[in-house]
Amino acid sequence: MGVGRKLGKKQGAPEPLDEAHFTNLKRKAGMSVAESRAESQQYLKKRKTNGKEKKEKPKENGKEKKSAVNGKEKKKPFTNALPPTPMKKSTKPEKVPLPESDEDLDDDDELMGDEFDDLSGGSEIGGAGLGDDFLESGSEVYDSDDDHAHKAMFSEDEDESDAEEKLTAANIAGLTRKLDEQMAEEAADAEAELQEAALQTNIVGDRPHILEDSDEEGNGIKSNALLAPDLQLLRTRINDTVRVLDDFSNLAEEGRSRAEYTAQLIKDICAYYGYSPYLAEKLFNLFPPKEAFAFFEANETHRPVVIRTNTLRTHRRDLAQSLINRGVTLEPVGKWSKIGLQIFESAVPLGATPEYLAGHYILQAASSFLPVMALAPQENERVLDMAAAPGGKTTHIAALMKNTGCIFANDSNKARAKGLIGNIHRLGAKNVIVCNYDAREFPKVIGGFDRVLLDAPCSGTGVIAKDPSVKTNKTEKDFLMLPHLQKQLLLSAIDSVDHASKTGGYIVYSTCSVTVEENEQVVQYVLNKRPNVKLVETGLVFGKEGFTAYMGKSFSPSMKMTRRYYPHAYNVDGFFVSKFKKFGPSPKGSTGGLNEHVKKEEVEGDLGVDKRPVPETEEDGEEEDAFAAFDEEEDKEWIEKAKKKALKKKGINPKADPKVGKEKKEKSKSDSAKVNGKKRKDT
Ligand SMILES: C[S@@+](CC[C@H](N)C(=O)[O-])C[C@H]1O[C@@H](n2cnc3c(N)ncnc32)[C@H](O)[C@@H]1O
Repeated sequence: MGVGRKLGKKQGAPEPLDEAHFTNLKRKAGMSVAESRAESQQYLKKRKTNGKEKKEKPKENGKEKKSAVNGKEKKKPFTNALPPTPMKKSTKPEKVPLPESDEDLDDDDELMGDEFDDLSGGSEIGGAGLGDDFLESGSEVYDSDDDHAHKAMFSEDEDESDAEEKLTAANIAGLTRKLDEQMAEEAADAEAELQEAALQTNIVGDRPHILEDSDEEGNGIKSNALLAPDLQLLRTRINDTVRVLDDFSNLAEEGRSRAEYTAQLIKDICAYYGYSPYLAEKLFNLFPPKEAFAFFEANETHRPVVIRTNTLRTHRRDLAQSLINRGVTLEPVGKWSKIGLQIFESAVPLGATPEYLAGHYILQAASSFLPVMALAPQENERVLDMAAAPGGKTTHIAALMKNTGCIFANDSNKARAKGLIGNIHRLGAKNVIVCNYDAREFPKVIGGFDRVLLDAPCSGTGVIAKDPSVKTNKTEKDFLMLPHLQKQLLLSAIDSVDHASKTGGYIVYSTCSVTVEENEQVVQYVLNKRPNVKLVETGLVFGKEGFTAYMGKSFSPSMKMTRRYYPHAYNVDGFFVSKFKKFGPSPKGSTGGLNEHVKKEEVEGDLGVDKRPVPETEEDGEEEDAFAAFDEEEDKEWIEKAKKKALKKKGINPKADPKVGKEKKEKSKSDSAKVNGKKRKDT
């Protein structure tokens, strides 16, 4: 079974990756050992300042020795956000290999999702290490020294004074004590590493020399090789650069710009972690440098293994007890969920226990609970799960609805839809109709739903730990095509909801991606296109606010109500969750997003904020003018593009085609007339 992942460290000073990772990088780059050495020496030489060489920490058994600052070992209590760690083996039962996940189907669909919600090694979620904004009520970590904590363990779903509960608590007492000790030790290590790095800089009284010098002709800075030769060296340079960017005025070398350091840092990140430059930059830009480092680092380790109790069949406490009896070490996932259990160790394969086969639980990543919690389906409602396979969220919805009402679980991929049916049967969901449409066809297929969940196909940048191929196989094209599809799907989701629903009228849009293109930009797009919806609070107790501004773009202030989840901040998969309330009907004759062609600039995100007033009342919402009508011009543009593509395919330069050129000119004329007209209207 997966054992704990290491996230219980401070940001900015994570431990090095193991040497095998770097050996692979070197092999890929065809670099010889001698070359590696030479470059290593070169950088370390440069790190000498004022003739003094900075001392690297001595190593003990391959692990860095706890560093001493001023001769004293510096211990600092576990502090910021990053959760503690890992479970190392004690006298617990032997590990078994990770089973296949319920949500992990064989998939040739390149559109990722949390179909990757499977298993991984893990440490706790929702524990003391969670961010400050996690829970007001403080730490979730079960403290084995605290009797009260024992009692509280399963208190939310069951009554407390139960002998079984004590048993359960006792089961994990030893384990959690070890966790606490380990957390403290690692926090001290991380702090010491930071202190030492800072100390080195201070001792030498100089700025780290990171960037290459200009050549003799003054041709500017030669870039450092994409692959540095030595893992430790590369990491040291990343650390140094992050520190410089963090305290630029004091630590940057004279005449060097932030852009130069940033470019070097991104190169080093590509070499160290194996990202394409395109994706590394995109992800780097989401965070301040130090946090970006923590994000990349978190993607190198798996998230915890979590199971969701199927409350249609059992209670969490009973399930926990049964699994404990089978040699599973577990604890509740956190106060925010009454049904999640985090697995630390298991003597049995979790995908083959009698409880599993009887549908008492499903293996599901913790962040996958969140969209369904935000959807908050009610008993007897009609709910549409637009992209449902393999059914982790559908079956969760069924459980919350206590098998009442009706769920339409749709997926466009037939093979995956079969897996969905399997999970629905195993978990005993009886209120589900499975269908197999391109969800952009809704609401033509059927509409009038009380709630719709769109857990959209996405690039999977939130689940890189599960699928490292994302690091290199997502290209610019993906970040144009996916948002295009997501926008169409979300329009269909909105148009499929009954705004007059007595109990609902809600849409939840989620992805397991952290990019702005797939999240805020999609949300902003539909806010602009459908003024009959507005964002509302998700009701989730933790998560970072969505961006209201990003790289020169601004989004609606209400974007604050959307939620972002990051592996380094919460030890969960990267996720995005947003919730809309539909308060007016969709435009007459609207057919969802199928015919909605998204303009290039909208896909790329040159959106700005829609300044049009959002109608507050249903009557206002009925005004057809308020809606973006079908735009002939948009269509033209796409047709033009398709023509160009076809010409290119034939080996003809589209620019050489006079017809295309003429059309383009005419279009740009009409575009500028349109823009001028709009400007006049706006002012
Ligand atoms: C993120 S996964 C869904 C995971 C699922 N919600 C769960 O919790 O188990 C995205 C799904 O969207 C499906 N999909 C992709 N394009 C689609 C489309 N146009 N219409 C419907 N489903 C689509 C994929 O087959 C994939 O199963």
